[in-house]
Amino acid sequence: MPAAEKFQETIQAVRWTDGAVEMLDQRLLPHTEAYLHLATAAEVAAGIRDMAVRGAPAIGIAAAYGVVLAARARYAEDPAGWREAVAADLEVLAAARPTAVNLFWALERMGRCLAGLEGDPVPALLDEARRIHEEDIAANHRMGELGAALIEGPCGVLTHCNTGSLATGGFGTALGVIRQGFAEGRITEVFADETRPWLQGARLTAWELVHDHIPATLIADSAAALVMRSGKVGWVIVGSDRIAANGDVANKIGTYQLAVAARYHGVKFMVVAPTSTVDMAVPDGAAIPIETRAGEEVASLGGQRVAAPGVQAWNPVFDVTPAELVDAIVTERGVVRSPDRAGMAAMMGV
Ligand SMILES: CSC[C@H]1O[C@H](OP(=O)(O)O)[C@H](O)[C@@H]1O
Repeated sequence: MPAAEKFQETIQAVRWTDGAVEMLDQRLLPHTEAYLHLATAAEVAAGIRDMAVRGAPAIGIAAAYGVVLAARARYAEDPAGWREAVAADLEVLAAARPTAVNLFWALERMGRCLAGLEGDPVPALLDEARRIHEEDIAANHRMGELGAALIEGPCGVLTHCNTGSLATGGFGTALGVIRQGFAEGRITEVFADETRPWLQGARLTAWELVHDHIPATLIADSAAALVMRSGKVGWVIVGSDRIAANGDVANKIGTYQLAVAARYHGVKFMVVAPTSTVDMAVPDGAAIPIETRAGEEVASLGGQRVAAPGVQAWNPVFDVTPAELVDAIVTERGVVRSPDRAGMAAMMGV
């Protein structure tokens, strides 16, 4: 397929355009492609909170551009005292969502950049935000190579949620491995979980796979174990929002049960995430903050309430998969097989 037709060459989750942040509103996909044009850090924070943009690396990249917007506004207001005001804007961005550590990683990196700046901070901060964006894309291609090499294949794979260009700077983490594995003939077909309640799989992953002409079958989340039992998949390949120091993995709700079923059925389990998703300050998965969103997201479908009136709904949107159920963690720095604390520390160089 000519490069220009590839998904990541035509669609970006978030980008800096003409002095503003353009954020593809993923709540409307795949049937409507509309970009939000955001001029303030508060608007970027709202876009993250309300999941116009989602996906751990994409959230971090959006926040980085949000810091540029904040610094530009605050420096214009007060060229002498802008730093204090920007610190408050960074707090607003940090409060947008709690689980994806990429958000906090990006804010800390942008904070280190602005600390040493004199005069107008915007050019240097914009360069740093663009580096974060470009480094993420490069990391995804490297992880694609490393992860695909683990798949002897040819085989089918199963994936959960969306980990493609829409969740990152471009190409994707787990979906990047799938793109690379398909290109190398190691992967023959993809089973994509719909990923209730927000339907990242049905709406976003399916859209990316169909666009790139990768054979994809959409399944209900509850059909995943049956697919594994059928022998049609050799690997489950997922992303992550935060990986603890011992290799425990926080990811979209439903990932944990996929790992249990995979182990039971002898299907290998791969987690693909850049090192900006690894949080060595968190000792294990129990310490990872898990976001719980409004129960109405579970009780509704397509914006219409389908659940019985009066019933309560519980909506944790992430869960933690213990490291012992993970066969490999793939980052841009390398692969940790059967991850544990020692393996994670060695890969992270700490
Ligand atoms: C490439 S990380 C994508 C990661 O983010 C998703 O969560 P959400 O859509 O709520 O931001 C999911 O956990 C994916 O694995």
